[in-house]
Amino acid sequence: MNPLENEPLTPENAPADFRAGFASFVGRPNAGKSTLTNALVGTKIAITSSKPQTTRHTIRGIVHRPDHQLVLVDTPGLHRPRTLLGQRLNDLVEATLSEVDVVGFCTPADEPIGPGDRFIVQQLALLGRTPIIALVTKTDKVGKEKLGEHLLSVAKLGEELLGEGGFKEIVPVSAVAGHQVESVDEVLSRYLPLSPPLYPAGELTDEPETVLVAELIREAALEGVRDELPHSLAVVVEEMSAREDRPEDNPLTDIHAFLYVERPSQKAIVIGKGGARLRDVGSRARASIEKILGTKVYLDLRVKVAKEWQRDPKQLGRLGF
Ligand SMILES: Nc1nc2c(ncn2[C@@H]2O[C@H](COP(=O)(O)OP(=O)(O)OP(=O)(O)O)[C@@H](O)[C@H]2O)c(=O)[nH]1
Repeated sequence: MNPLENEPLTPENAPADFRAGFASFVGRPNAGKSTLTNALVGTKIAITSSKPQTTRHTIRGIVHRPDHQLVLVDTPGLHRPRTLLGQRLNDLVEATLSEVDVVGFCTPADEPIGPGDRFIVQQLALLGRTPIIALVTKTDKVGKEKLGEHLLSVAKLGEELLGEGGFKEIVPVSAVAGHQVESVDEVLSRYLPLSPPLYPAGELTDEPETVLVAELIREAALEGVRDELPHSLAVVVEEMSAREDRPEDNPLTDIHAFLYVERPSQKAIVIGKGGARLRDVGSRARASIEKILGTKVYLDLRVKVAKEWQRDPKQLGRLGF
């Protein structure tokens, strides 16, 4: 119990049995990692989309509880490296995973265990002592019987590939229906070390605001685009500043951002007929950015073609990968 019920927790007043540490969700694209992160954190921080592989940056959401603090590192989907970009994503995943206290392996209840899942669990087996919890996501999409079968095959997969009894625990959860979200938090927090809180109360993410803003623009730009744009679209916020001469109680943030695509044909898709689509992307992105920043926003979006940027190290560096 926190003796100072109404005071914010600090390293000084945190109870001696307080736990704090890092957890990471891995799983194939669309497994529901971002949605679960959002459900746990309670605010839209990680980026969700119905298209695979939208999570490019390592975005942390922080779950604050009276007896623990769970810092979530949202990694991009582990997958077989195909391009340089893929290799870099995997390096990023590995670097992230070696630093966390517990890993949540997400596998959706409505899809059979596939080669992608096996590949990921094989990689996780290399992590050594890091405890791995299986999270069976999207349970609202299946009936009891199918869920039972899925839980069994997940248990088998763990025993086969992880050894020593397999997954430490298996937790079914639906982030959308709000079932068992608290159990996920409770189970993960058991594996955190005794430690005072690592971040001040109320802090949700330590990503710079420009990264969050770029992710929100990227999410808006991908929405409803059917082809393979996810791998071909990068967003860079060139400038973000408070407009001068604004009344103190009504500030405005100016944001100038570039959307990079690989081909002129993709540029046309992003912009749309007569610029209609880009305007729509702009207004949706602006609405979500205003929510996060808490100010009015002027958003200027430009689309540029950066050929084959996925394979070019110089371009990748410039785009922040
Ligand atoms: N019905 C249902 N749908 C879900 C649930 N969780 C996620 N989804 C949906 O599944 C899709 C993928 O979810 P994300 O959270 O973006 O998946 P992700 O694993 O972060 O995906 P990547 O960023 O591509 O790795 C989205 O359309 C979500 O709305 C759930 O509990 N129930």
